[in-house]
Formats: sequence, C-alpha cells, structure tokens
Amino acid sequence: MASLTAAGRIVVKIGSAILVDRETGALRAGWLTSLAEDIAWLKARQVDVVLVSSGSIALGRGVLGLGAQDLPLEQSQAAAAVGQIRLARAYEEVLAPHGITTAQVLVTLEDSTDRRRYLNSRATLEQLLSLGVVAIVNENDTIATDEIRFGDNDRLAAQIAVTVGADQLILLSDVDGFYSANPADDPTATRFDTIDRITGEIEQMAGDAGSGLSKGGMKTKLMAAKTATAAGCDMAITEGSPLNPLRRLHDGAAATWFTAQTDPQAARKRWIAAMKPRGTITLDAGAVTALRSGKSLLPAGVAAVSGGFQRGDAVAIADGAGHVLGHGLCRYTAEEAQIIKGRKSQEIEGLLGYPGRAALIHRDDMAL
Ligand SMILES: Nc1ncnc2c1ncn2[C@@H]1O[C@H](COP(=O)(O)OP(=O)(O)O)[C@@H](O)[C@H]1O
Ligand SMILES: N[C@@H](CCC(=O)OP(=O)(O)O)C(=O)O
Repeated sequence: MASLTAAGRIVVKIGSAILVDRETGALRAGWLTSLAEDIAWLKARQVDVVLVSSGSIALGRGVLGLGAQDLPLEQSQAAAAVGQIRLARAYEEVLAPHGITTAQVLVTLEDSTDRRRYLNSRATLEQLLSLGVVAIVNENDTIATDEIRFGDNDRLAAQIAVTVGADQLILLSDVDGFYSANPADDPTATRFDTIDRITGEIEQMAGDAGSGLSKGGMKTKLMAAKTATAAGCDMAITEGSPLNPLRRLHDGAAATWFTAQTDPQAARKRWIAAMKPRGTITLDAGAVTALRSGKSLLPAGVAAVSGGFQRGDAVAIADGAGHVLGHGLCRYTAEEAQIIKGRKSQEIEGLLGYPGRAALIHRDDMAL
C-alpha cells in the first residue's frame, strides 16, 4: 500500500499544525522545502499531485498578533485573508526551483454541491494538471460563512480527491495514524495499520483536534476516509512534520491506510458499458419503462433485433426512436432473439426446443 509512485494521481493534505510553528506562528520553511523535493520527485515519476493546504488562519493570526485563542468568525476570516497570500507565495517559492508552476485554487462547499460549479472546478483542476501545474487548494475562508464552510480541510481534501479522480489521498497530520483512542489522552492506545471498513466501533475511537491551530481532529478524517474510499481512492493518515514526509511514507513510515472500496457490481457495469456491442436490441415502450425502473429485459418487450451476436455478447439497447439507452449482455444468440422477440416467456420452450432463460438480458448484466 505504501508505494506512492504506483499512483497516477495523488492529493496531499497539509495540516496547519505541521506547516506553522506553534510557538512562533511562523512557517516551517525548511520543512516546506523538503516537501517540495518530494513533490518534484513524484512528478518526475509521472504522478500528478494536487495539494490541499491549511495554514492561512494560523499564519494570518501570527502576522496580526491575534494570539492562540479561538477567534470569532470575522477575525478568522481576516486572518485567513492575510495568511493565504503568504501561504501561496511560500509554495510558489519552494516549488519554482524545481521548475514547477503553482496555482492557487480557493473553493467553498457550494462549489461541490452545485453541479455547474462542480463541473467548472473539475475542468479547471484537470486543465491545471494537464499543464503540469501543482494546484494549492484551500477553502475560501474569507467568503465562506459558517453554514457553507467545510470548516476543515480533511473533508475538502477528500472532495478534491473525488473531483480529480485521485488514486490516493494522503493526510499529513501531527499524528502517525488512526489510534484506538486519542493517543494524546491515552498512552495505551494502539495504531491501526490498515482499516478496510469504517464501522461504528471505529467511529467511537475518533476524537477531536489535538492542537489549537487545527480544526478537524480524527472525526473529520474519518468522514474524509468514507468519501475517498467510497470513490475508489485509498487514504493514508501519516505523521507529516518530519522532513520529506512523502518519501518517508513511500519508504514505509508508520501510517494508517484506509483501503478503497471497490463495488464489484459497479465495476461490472462499467466493464459492460465499455464493451463493444455486437448488435442492437430495440425495445417497445413498455420495456423502456420496465428497464428504467430496474427490471430485466424479457423477450416480450423486444420490438426488433439486429446484428450477429453470440450468447454472452454485449449488445446496444435502444428505444423505438433509435436512442441507445445502454449496453447489456444478451443471454441468447441473435438468431434465437429474432425467434423469441415479442413472445411471452412461456412460449420460449416451444419456439426454441429447450426451456431457455426467462430474461433476454438480466438486470445485473445491464449498464444503462
Ligand atoms: N483515535 C485517534 N487517533 C489519533 N489521533 C487522534 C484520535 N482522536 C483524536 N486524535 C487527535 O487528532 C489529532 C490530529 O488531528 P488535527 O489536530 O485536526 O490535525 P491536522 O492539522 O492534521 O488536521 C491528533 O494530534 C490527536 O490529538
Ligand atoms: N482553511 C483553513 C483550514 C483549517 C483547517 O482545516 O485546519 P487543519 O485542521 O489544520 O487542516 C486554513 O487555511 O486555516
């Protein structure tokens, strides 16, 4: 699981606590330089990288002398505005010596819930990736209100990972993984190497953030894991503060990996959809409605058959106007289908000389 260079696309989330020195409120410049080395190393191996970086509020509060206490919303938004410009510049400065161009992308929750905005942000990120640019994504704290905020970059990072179709999401945190209890409070807590399924029991183990600079804690990291893994993306939580954190993870540093869920049924449907159809089955109006409501295709609903397919071949499924609704695997040959089209299931045996199957295309074999 630890191989990062095997991934085509990685989203890396950098938490405030590892980017900003808690004592001084300053950016950890040496560490950021080492992160840039790791990113250049990944990109040299053809891995696309998107960064989701926290730290604007932590940096801004230092510049404005706002102290470490909880800030009212307007003050954290002002701190974010001051800190974000420094944050983006810092990434640009460390990545430019490697010949890497950076971009700043600020998003809000609405950008992922509104389909048009979602498609726009996806297109922009895709364009940046194809140009070799490393996007530095953060929440647009200055315009986000409490109701529409992600509020933590763990979930934002998972959303971005889904948006760009990443293979891996890596959360660089101040802890080296997910423990059976908050290790800051419970020294007997043990770390999970791998979590295949997030159960209620696992959720009970997640506590809040450890440092005053951070927001999410483990609760939001589990939410991120659910989003990412459901979309087929592996997610790791690892200690980010040592130098070269991505190389370390690649070399087997301690981490908790949440494994991507692969839904076999969904994967099968994608496979069917990608198959080249060997013929076309045209439906009558009743069959169109039945298929749309999730039913299998019976011979009675077939109006016409064309092509020369064998049993098990993929066929296009079309409506009476010739619009292709999807693909399916046909359980009969084209010749048999010609014979039984429009007929009731009870008639099949008499027509074909053997009992046959009730469905011409079973709903599990259909991708509409
Ligand atoms: N079950 C747990 N396992 C590990 N850490 C936990 C757990 N529950 C709560 N935590 C706390 O979560 C912190 C990491 O989250 P957070 O402070 O939000 O950091 P980040 O800046 O990386 O988002 C840890 O330092 C730890 O104190
Ligand atoms: N958008 C905020 C992110 C806050 C946040 O999620 O912090 P963290 O828990 O350290 O990842 C900022 O840049 O300060």
